[in-house]
Amino acid sequence: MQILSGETPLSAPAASPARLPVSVLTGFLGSGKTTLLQALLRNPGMARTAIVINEFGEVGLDHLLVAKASENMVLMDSGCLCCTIRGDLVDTLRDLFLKRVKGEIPDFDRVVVETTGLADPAPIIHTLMSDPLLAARFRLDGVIATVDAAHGSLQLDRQPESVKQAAVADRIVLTKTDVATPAATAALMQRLAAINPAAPVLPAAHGEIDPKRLFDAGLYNPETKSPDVARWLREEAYRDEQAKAHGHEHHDHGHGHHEHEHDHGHDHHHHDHGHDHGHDHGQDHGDHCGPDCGHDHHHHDANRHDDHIRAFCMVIDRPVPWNGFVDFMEALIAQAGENLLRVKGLLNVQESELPVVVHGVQHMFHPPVRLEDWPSEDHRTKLVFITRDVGQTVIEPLFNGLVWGEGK
Ligand SMILES: Nc1nc2c(ncn2[C@@H]2O[C@H](COP(=O)(O)OP(=O)(O)OP(=O)(O)O)[C@@H](O)[C@H]2O)c(=O)[nH]1
Repeated sequence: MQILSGETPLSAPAASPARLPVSVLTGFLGSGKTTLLQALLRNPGMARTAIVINEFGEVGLDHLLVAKASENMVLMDSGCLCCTIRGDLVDTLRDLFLKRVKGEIPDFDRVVVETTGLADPAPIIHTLMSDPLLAARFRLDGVIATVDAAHGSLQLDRQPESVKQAAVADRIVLTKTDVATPAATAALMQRLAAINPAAPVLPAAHGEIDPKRLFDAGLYNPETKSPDVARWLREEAYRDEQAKAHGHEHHDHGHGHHEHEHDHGHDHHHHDHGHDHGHDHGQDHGDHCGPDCGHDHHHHDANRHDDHIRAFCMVIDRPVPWNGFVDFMEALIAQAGENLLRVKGLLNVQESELPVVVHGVQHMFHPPVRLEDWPSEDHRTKLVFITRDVGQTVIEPLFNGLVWGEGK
């Protein structure tokens, strides 16, 4: 099937931080992408950054440009390169790389690709993950999503793209915090944390933010030049959000029970503990309910697109057979590929003493990477999921069936 099957963890190449990092900047129409870019480019640390912008975005950056380096490439006063996506992102990036090698354009060591506000960022992410020539020269560093603090809530309610942009992001920049009320900003931050627990939500009025907080969002820590799994996976953030959501549901249903909530936050994600609580929890409503189901979903507005988002973490105690895991991922992709917004995992596989990292967006997975060492004493497998309408009650039995042969 997809990239996963061709590779075994034992033959997987070691990840290399040497390729040029590419960040995808996404965010709803008018949410402040251009403003953020402009502010970032004023930062001397950003001088060696190539910017790939869509044709609609060109106007917004015009006043920064001092010269046109070629028909569709422009040199900016910060020393940055700018070119428009005309047609193919792959061609644009290859072209940039070749011109850089030939010395036809200033050297750069980072690329930011700005998407159009209405765009689904997933195809761009897939292009960066899967094109073999691009993959040799570039690596996806991360996805940055801008969300308008003043209008973001309404956009999340109404626009499925804006929910998806936030769900696939590694960093969320909350823009226009200068004009939003503190209460609205706080409520939106909470909502974003539920959609995407691991992504830091970073307030930035007028795009003012330290670039360091946005870039180097991948597995590799540029300072230590080694993988930083804890920072990348942040599975504890999913557990905290799950515990909160469960807390809300218990409260809503009138049986808030501290001991029980405590259990939820910890043990119940382990494989061996099963998942046989007799009542329904908020995160699983989507498996049974439509948007108009009439249930008291924990956000009270049944039409909100983000009520379809499920973010959760699975922790598995025993080493996992690699083939079983691939079977599970294949089945999950076949069943729910489009709705798997983000999957990340640190795996303890039976075939290897060393951990394997997996990372996917919808049906597309990066080649699995075998790390040189465990990041901590904790050698359990951890998988985090952000999905649309595919709850843990769907994924866990599928995992148990295909990995452990349960229920056969
Ligand atoms: N007050 C305030 N206005 C902002 C902020 N960020 C952006 N804006 C304004 O919001 C409008 C849209 O900002 P842009 O940066 O053009 O947004 P964009 O996401 O690039 O827009 P598109 O490319 O059209 O999708 C502009 O008028 C900006 O000046 C902010 O933090 N505070």
